[in-house]
Amino acid sequence: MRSHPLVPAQQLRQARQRLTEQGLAASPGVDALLARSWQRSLTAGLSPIGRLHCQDNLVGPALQRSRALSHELISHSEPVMEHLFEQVRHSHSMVILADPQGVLMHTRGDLDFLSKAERVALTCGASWAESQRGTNAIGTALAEAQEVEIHGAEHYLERNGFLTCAAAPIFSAQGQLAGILDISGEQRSRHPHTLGLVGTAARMIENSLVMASCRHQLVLQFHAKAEGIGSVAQGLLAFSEDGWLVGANRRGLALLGLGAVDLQRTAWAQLFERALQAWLGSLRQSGGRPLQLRTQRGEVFYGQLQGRGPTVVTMGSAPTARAASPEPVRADALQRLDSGDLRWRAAADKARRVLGKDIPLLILGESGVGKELFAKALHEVSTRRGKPFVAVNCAALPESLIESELFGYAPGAFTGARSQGSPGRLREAQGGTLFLDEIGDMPLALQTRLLRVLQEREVQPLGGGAPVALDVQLLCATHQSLAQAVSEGRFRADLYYRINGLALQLPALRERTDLDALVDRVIESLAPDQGLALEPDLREALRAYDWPGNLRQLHQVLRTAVALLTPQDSRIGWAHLPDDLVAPLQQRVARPVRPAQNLRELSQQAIAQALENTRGNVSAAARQLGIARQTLYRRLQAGAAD
Ligand SMILES: Nc1ncnc2c1ncn2[C@@H]1O[C@H](COP(=O)(O)OP(=O)(O)OP(=O)(O)O)[C@@H](O)[C@H]1O
Repeated sequence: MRSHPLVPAQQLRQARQRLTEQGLAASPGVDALLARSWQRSLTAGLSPIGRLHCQDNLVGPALQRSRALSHELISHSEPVMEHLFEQVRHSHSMVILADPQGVLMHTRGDLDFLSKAERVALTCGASWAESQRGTNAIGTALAEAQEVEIHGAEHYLERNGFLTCAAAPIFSAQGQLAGILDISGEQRSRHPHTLGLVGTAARMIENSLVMASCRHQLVLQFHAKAEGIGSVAQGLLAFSEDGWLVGANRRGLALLGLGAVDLQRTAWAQLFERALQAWLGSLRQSGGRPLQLRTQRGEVFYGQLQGRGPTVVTMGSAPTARAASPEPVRADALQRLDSGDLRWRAAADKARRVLGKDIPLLILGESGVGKELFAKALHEVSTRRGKPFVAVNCAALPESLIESELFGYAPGAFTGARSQGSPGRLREAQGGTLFLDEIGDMPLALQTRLLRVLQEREVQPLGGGAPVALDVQLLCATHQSLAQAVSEGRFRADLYYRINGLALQLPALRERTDLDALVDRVIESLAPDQGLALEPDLREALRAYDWPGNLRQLHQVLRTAVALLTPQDSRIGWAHLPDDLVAPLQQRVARPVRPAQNLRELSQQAIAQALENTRGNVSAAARQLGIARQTLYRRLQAGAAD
């Protein structure tokens, strides 16, 4: 920025003399920027004095064409210029917007000054490029791509010596010069703060342009203080769906030590410690509040997302929908659980499609994969939210009580019963959702009763009383193979088909591809806004581990780790783990793996890993590898023949 101490009048007079008489640009007291600009003006063949020979002003269709090309710039600038004009009104000044060629596109000024300005062609359609009018704030700011103030006789052309002008460049999201904002006035109206005012206004326009042009991208607004977000001093970075930096304002680049050359070639992961997915997940949970972001260089900022809602963005896969409004969209309960695993997401999508269609859902998965949380989320996104969600753990109830617990009983139905009777859990769920967890553990006799209730859609309380019509969404869950239980005679086949309107398999944690995001998300939920990170080798160990207890185990491990942190710790490391987990974790990481020598070996290694992860379950391994089961068999046979 050039807001220089003005060249003392006498030195300036002498310098101008050397300029006009000897054609010399450099003189004592003339700073480098001014000398460069005078030199460019000389080289353009302009004479500082006498008649001006420059191109005609653009008028009519030619001006309209130029204005159309700068339509975005003009429309985002007009409101800011209006505001700026209010600040300088009655100071013999005008506010000017020029396009990247230096042609004036829009002006707003005091009437008394406008007529003088007309005389020197400070009017729409005139070019104020240096090549046309020599040193002037607009042309010189364009040539130097920085804020510039040109006062009085510093103007190259003598005829412009009555002016004082301050100009600032406006850059596009791609780092190109999009235009110049300028305040010009009579020399006597100079104010030392004018350049600062113009610079700030130019950045406001720039931010507005970046936001508009990147509206289909993820736009990160960030600042060292949460309160700085939304201010003119905020950094803006736009990322593509797959995490590449595709646009920015100058402030955003400067805060991260980047330049425009880094656009299109810098990934989120090179800039920030936490993975984009994980950070988006935390943001979703924060309800749009700014969250901490630690850069790879160790600085801490606060960030918030603008543009396409964080709920609909997924790394590496197409967005499921585009938000119609630029405001962040609040995630629903199911989206809040989604941390990027495609199998989990497929189950959630299927469930969403059948909700409200009176189809019972059977949620399958190992213990601790989050079946109950999934069921609760389904209830929350269904039209039955607001009505009861009643969960019954069929394995935890004493067999003698399941019946009364589920179906209720009439007053005095049995010894020890409450005198007023009980409606039973089924009826408590009336209008809402009934979640029967561990349904595979239900005794056979009760299965028969439950089947009757489901078929007849009414409950008959124990000990008599009128049957009551039942209106519930039925969700059942089990970690067992019900098909096997049926074949072994432990589970009624007819009940199995009745509760299995749609089976949804939730993946085990070791099969999930979003462990990093899950870990970050759990940490964020346990210690909100603390920006806690994980030691990289520990993260790797968590990835390699089997997690027999699934999400329940992971959650507990991280909960303990967070509790063990001292106030000085900002990273979770090995020291924060329970002792009995350290050995198995280290064992998994230490296992030597010889790097694959070629594609065939690489593929065999991936297959072996998938089979190990799934404990030899070929169907699950094929799913994990993203290939058909038959293909996996073929590869295994080919591998055996090698
Ligand atoms: N998406 C998740 N994010 C973080 N923690 C989770 C998530 N899902 C589950 N958990 C953790 O795992 C625990 C077990 O979840 P949940 O009870 O839903 O699993 P489940 O599959 O129903 O287990 P079980 O079969 O043993 O009943 C939760 O209490 C929570 O601590």
